[in-house]
Amino acid sequence: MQKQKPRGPGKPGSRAPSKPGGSQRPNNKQHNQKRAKELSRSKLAATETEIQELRAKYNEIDPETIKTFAQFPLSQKTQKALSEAKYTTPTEVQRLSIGHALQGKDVLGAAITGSGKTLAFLIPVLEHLYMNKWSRTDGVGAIIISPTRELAYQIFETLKKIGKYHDFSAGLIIGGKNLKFERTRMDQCNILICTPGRLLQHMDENPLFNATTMEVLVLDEADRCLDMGFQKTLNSIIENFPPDRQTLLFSATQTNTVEDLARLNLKNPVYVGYGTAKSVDTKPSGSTAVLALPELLQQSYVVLPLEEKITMLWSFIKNHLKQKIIVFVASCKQAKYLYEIFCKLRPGVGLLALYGTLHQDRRIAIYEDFLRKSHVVMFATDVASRGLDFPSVNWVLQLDCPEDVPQYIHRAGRSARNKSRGECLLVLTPSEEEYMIGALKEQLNLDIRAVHIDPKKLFSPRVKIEAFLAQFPELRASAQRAFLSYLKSVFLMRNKRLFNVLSLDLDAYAQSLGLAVTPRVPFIEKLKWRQKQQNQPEQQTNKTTGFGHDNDDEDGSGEDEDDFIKIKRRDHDVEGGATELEQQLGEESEEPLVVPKREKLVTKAALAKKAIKKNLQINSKVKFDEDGQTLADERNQMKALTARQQKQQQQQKDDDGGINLVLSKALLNEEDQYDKQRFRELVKKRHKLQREKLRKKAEQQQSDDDDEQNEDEAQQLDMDSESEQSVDLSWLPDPDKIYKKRNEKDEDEEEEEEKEDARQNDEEDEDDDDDDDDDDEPVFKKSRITDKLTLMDTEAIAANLLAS
Ligand SMILES: Nc1ncnc2c1ncn2[C@@H]1O[C@H](COP(=O)(O)OP(=O)(O)OP(=O)(O)O)[C@@H](O)[C@H]1O
Repeated sequence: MQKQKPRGPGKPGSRAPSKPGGSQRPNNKQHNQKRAKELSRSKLAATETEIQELRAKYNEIDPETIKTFAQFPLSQKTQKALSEAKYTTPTEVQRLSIGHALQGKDVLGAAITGSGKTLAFLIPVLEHLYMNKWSRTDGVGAIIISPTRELAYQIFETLKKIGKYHDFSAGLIIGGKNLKFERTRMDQCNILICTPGRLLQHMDENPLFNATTMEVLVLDEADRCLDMGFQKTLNSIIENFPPDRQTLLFSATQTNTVEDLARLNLKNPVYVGYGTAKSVDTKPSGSTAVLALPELLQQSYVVLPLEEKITMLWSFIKNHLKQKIIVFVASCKQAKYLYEIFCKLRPGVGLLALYGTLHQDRRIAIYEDFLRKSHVVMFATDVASRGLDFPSVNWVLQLDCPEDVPQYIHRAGRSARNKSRGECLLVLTPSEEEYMIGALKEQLNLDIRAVHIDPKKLFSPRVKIEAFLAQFPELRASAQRAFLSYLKSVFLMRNKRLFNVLSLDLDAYAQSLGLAVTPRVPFIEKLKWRQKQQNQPEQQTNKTTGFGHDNDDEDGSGEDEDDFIKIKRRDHDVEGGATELEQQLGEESEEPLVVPKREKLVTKAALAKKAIKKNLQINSKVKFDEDGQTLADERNQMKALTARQQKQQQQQKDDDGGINLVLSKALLNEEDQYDKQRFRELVKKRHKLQREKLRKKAEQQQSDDDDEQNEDEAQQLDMDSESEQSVDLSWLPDPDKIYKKRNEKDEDEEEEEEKEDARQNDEEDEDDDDDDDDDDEPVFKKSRITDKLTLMDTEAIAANLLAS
């Protein structure tokens, strides 16, 4: 940075003396603002000149002479991003279409899968907004519609890459995301990439969303967006768009039927990919684009009975462990089950599953996982069949037959993209072979190679699968769902010449999935019954179900096996269109489908329930006495009594509306009384215990004191004469007192006697305390007599007494 020279005060442009945190800031700010204004003015001027120059070149664009993107009159921002992303040479579809699109024409682009159609519409979108000086505040300028969420996400990622130097804001509006968040941001977006259902939801519910500013509309996979599944939704969306707009339609299997073009209000569209670019005047409406597949894609097919499919798939995966494979199946539940069971079987390669009923975040995570990995097998439904650009997919295995040739093309096109090599194997059942191979040969002019599998090279995982199913009930349930879901998908196929549900061996198919018992398939039972009733040749083409395939609607609505007749892609018809359509077609159908009443099975349990309901006495036993008189059965009587009581109680309850308040109150009172009484007793008991403790403590103290005293006495007693120790005469009455002849005794002796008396009295008192009911004569005394007096002593005493 350069240092500035100090200038004198007062001079224009002079600065105030530099004070830390002083008045320098406002001047700086003003200066910066001024600079920014100048810059933006000069930028605008440059942009303006660039725009003028570019616009002038638009009419000179000649697709035949263009070899690089740099030769296109594109803004510098776009050019820079393209070269950074290593896009230097345009592909054929880009070379042919970008010029027309830049000139503001409507374009119908058809080109083989993986030929770069995404850039063919994204570049014109960016350029249109740039040339019209679109800013953030101008609202939505372009809307790109994709039939699947993953494809919308992929387009968004590409847009981020090539539009990174532009100042436009872009939004990804797909189902399964936060609606509120989208709602608040949508009006600030200049480019919206969305799925039809979600876009219509915002149009209906979001007051902030305004599509009237929109100038460019793009339909990627246009034929899919315009087909029956999205018909109503798309019609409603188009109503909200301004009629004066540019429309770009791209697909590998393009539509250009008169109705579709009329619906979209196309003005002199340019056809790209139908040979040379032609205007609508030279291209008759109603014809279809040239259907083609990449040259580097090797295609083959194999014919197998339905029940052999899993064995074949297992063997195929085991033989291609170092490859990137997509396995297409007809329904979400099949994809789920295959993923679950193959995970258990552990083939030795990474496994993934992508289908519509998964949570959106999970779907995106799986999509990205598959993008990254080089050796992986992904089980997928047709959510992955259109537009997704997975690099270096070695194999596409179409395990279930596609609905038609366009679907075959889109599935196969996930491999051999952008001039890389790839292989596709189509698995057909014997009943599907003739029609499908015929259609492929006819429409694609394709000589598809038949492959014969050596049965010796097949490894059957059936025993293991059965073992897993026996061990894991949830896996068994998943297998059952997969079984029903496949049959339903076949049943709902529009092309009844290709798909015949009645020709399938259900038991064998169930066993191949590991199921020991074949699940019941109500709709096939009904179909068979109907056929039997009508006594007609096999006819399952009832018009109510003529909506074709796609068991796995793109936006992932679940399926219910018990639904007999259900319009697929119901979720695309936001305003209950499917139901209307259903009704309409229901009316058209020649004969309503009468469902037979099945004979109800009468089980023992049902009979018993019936008997109990009617209050019949079941299993009653009658006893007779010796005279033949009936005896009352006590057990039954007891039962009857209890039942009566219960009934009465129930009745009483019912009368009171479930609760007898008076009875409940009385019961509660009683409970309360009991609780109180119990509490009082507990308190008393505690007090008594406390008293006892105190008393014992006091006694203990007392006895300790007594012991001490006794010890003293004992010591004194030890000093007494031997005669006194041998015979204790203390119990005898004092002779002096009795005979009033008190002999002179030693003072020591008297004292001793007195002490002894006192001690004995104490002991008597103590004993009295212990047991009030004792005799007057203390027990202690008695024992002492018996212990210490011999027979001789007693005799002597008696003699003395008598003598006295
Ligand atoms: N000009 C280009 N130069 C190099 N690579 C390109 C060019 N244009 C596109 N690609 C690459 O080719 C691949 C396929 O492109 P894209 O997905 O747009 O094909 P697509 O025609 O839309 O396929 P699909 O029909 O399956 O939708 C992408 O990986 C893309 O990056």
